[in-house]
Amino acid sequence: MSSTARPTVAVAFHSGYGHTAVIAEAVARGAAEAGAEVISIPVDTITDEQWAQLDAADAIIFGAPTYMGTASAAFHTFAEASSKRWYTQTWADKIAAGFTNSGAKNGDKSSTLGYFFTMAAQHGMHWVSLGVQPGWASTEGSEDDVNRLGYFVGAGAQTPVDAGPEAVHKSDIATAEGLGARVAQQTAFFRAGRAALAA
Ligand SMILES: Cc1cc2nc3c(=O)[nH]c(=O)nc-3n(C[C@H](O)[C@H](O)[C@H](O)COP(=O)(O)O)c2cc1C
Repeated sequence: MSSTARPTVAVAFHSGYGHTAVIAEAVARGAAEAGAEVISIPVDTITDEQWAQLDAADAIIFGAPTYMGTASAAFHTFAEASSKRWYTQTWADKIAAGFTNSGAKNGDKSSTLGYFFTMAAQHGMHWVSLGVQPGWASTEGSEDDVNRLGYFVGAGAQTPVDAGPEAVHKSDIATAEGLGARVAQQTAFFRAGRAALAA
């Protein structure tokens, strides 16, 4: 694990057409503003140096678009390559979280978030939920609410399939920033707890 005073949060993501990259940037921004040292790694071009950065991170936040009801194939390639870390449980006891973006309002994003959770559990990681009550869920709610799509497991975003990355919804960006901040905060708690128990 990192020996720096600030927790190190890595955002390991794939984005085929740039939409999920906007969410990844928001997650990274939220974590950085909450005090973490942040590393963003596009997993389809991951290098040996970046694998080492993941190994050294305190937390890894997984992100990918939902393609055909699961994470994109490029993310799955990364996940399969991470089996070398699974074998040695290199990532055990790190913090984990996840986010996804899709074309449909629902689009089976829960499958993708559930897949991230399962992958994290196989690595022996500790999952951090979104921690925000569902927005847009009452007569007074609106699509501008944080967590407008009502996910608990992680951050879910939706962008129309015929729109560019500039159309990523501001609520989804705010939700993603919140996930990054929560992971940074929870990771700091873990680090402080470990330090206190070791003292
Ligand atoms: C191969 C493929 C499969 C897709 N499957 C789904 C899907 O299962 N559910 C959904 O809502 N959107 C689906 N979409 C739409 C994407 O999730 C959506 O366009 C998303 O914004 C793409 O993110 P990206 O630009 O980061 O790749 C699919 C798109 C592609 C290209």
